[in-house]
Amino acid sequence: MNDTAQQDRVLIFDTTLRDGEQSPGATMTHDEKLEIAGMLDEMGVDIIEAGFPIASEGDFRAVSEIAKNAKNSRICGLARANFADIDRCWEAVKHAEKNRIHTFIGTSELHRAIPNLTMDEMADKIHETVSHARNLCENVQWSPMDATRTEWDYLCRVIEIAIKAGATTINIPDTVGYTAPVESADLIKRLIETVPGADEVIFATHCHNDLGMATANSLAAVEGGARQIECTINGLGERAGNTALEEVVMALKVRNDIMPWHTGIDTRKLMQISRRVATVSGFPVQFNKAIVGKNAFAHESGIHQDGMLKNKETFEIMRPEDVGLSGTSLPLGKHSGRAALRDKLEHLGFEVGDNQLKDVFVRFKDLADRKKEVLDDDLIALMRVGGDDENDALKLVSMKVVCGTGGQAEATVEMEIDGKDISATAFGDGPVDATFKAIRDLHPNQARLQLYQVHAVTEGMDAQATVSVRVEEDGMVVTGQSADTDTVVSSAKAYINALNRLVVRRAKMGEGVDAKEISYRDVT
Ligand SMILES: CC(=O)SCCNC(=O)CCNC(=O)[C@H](O)C(C)(C)COP(=O)(O)OP(=O)(O)OC[C@H]1O[C@@H](n2cnc3c(N)ncnc32)[C@H](O)[C@@H]1OP(=O)(O)O
Ligand SMILES: CC(C)C(=O)C(=O)O
Ligand SMILES: [Mg+2]
Repeated sequence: MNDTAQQDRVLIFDTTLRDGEQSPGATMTHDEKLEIAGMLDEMGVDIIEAGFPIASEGDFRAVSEIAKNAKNSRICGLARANFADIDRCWEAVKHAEKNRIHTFIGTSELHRAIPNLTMDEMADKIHETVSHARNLCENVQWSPMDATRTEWDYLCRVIEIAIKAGATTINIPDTVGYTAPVESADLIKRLIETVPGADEVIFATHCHNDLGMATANSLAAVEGGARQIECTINGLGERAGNTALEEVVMALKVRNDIMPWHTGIDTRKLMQISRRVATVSGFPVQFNKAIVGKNAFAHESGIHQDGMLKNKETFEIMRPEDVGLSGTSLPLGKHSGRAALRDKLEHLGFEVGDNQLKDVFVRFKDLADRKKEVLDDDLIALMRVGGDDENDALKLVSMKVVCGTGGQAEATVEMEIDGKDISATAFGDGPVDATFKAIRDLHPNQARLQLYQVHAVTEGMDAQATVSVRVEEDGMVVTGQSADTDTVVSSAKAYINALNRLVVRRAKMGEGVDAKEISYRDVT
């Protein structure tokens, strides 16, 4: 056997730069390929399929350069079953200390029809091309493309020819993602048992994900005796993609109890390379993608968050640190509960008692109903701004605003003032002006607006707006604040908040307290 004689070691053959790049639209630049190859090498990938050297001048240059830069990985190039492809491939990979020529031909009936070769003609071609490759390079991989749809007898025959011609790795591609786990394991097992010379080579598995079974099929192939998995970062590749490297590697690590094989991958580098490949290929990783998706280690629902805070193993089977994340994330949203809210507030530096938590939780749920995710800044705003006080003299009950390009804005505001519900409609230069006028109609006052400021707490269309309103009346200056996903509602609440503070100040002065001595705390 080449590369490794250890029966419990599975080689990782990464083809992100060849099969991965074949995804329509995933083309990477020369420098990006070099960078990804460097990361794969550093992560412990055993073999990097760096490209298809005859495909273009650019591919040839990239494979050659990657071969020159390689430190630990074996560098491989792809070649069709002809001398020109194989020669070109060798010219590129020969610079690497450890190199490989990977040559292939489609062996199923459907694929034999493409070059229009009979079974015998194809067998001869395989013999002469693998022999040619082996004369150039001591490490040769041969693939019967569409192996999983190739007639059993013919598959055994051509594999035997390739081994006799000098192939050191026999790769069994499930080119169109057709096989299923039981079949995948059985195919490799029977080939190893049947084909003469099979015990002298490494069998590899190369699965596509057309039916979403690539990872399962690859692991089953290992169960059957394969000792090389061909895969790509993020599962990039033709059509529905290839087997995802991060999935097979982590599956072997986490379930080593039932799959007793290991790889040489430093799993802590998985997240970093996944993000880089997503960026350079332009293929974003789906949020719920296993291992490297944004939500793979995130829990929003209250019951899960409570469980995670009590014991991480309740809802996580691997440590986020093992794939290169700093930790679990407990994003707050409409499904979250008090345990996670308290934990988050404590992390943000807010000590909250049970009563305060109860109050904040009500306002948090109200905000979460309107906002996809409640971010740290939203919570800070929620804590700083405070909620309605039961004792407030003025309360906003509801409001409706009509505004646009055709004339003045119209606001109808309903308020509870000293226990009574009253409403008023007013017009103004824009929705905020109309709203403030309606509030003034309901609660006549001489307060002069000194400052009106809007600040978006977070990014996005559903971001909260924090509004500050400073008013002055008879030398008393107070500031009201509010936060809401609706800027005009936030403005109304901030204005009413300021007016409530004035009411409190006036009342305190009536009790003989000097207005200047009333602290901020007294009026919140
Ligand atoms: C399952 C896989 O992933 S296979 C790899 C697929 N990857 C790629 O095709 C990407 C790189 N490919 C290319 O850049 C081009 O296809 C090239 C440069 C290789 C060839 O380009 P062209 O000469 O214009 O041929 P074209 O792509 O139109 O057709 C493919 C030719 O290769 C032949 N061919 C296909 N596979 C093989 C093979 N394994 N061995 C020998 N010949 C093959 C076809 O029969 C066809 O030959 P023909 O032109 O005599 O009919
Ligand atoms: C070239 C071969 C190995 C391939 O990518 C496939 O069959 O899917
Ligand atoms: Mg493929």
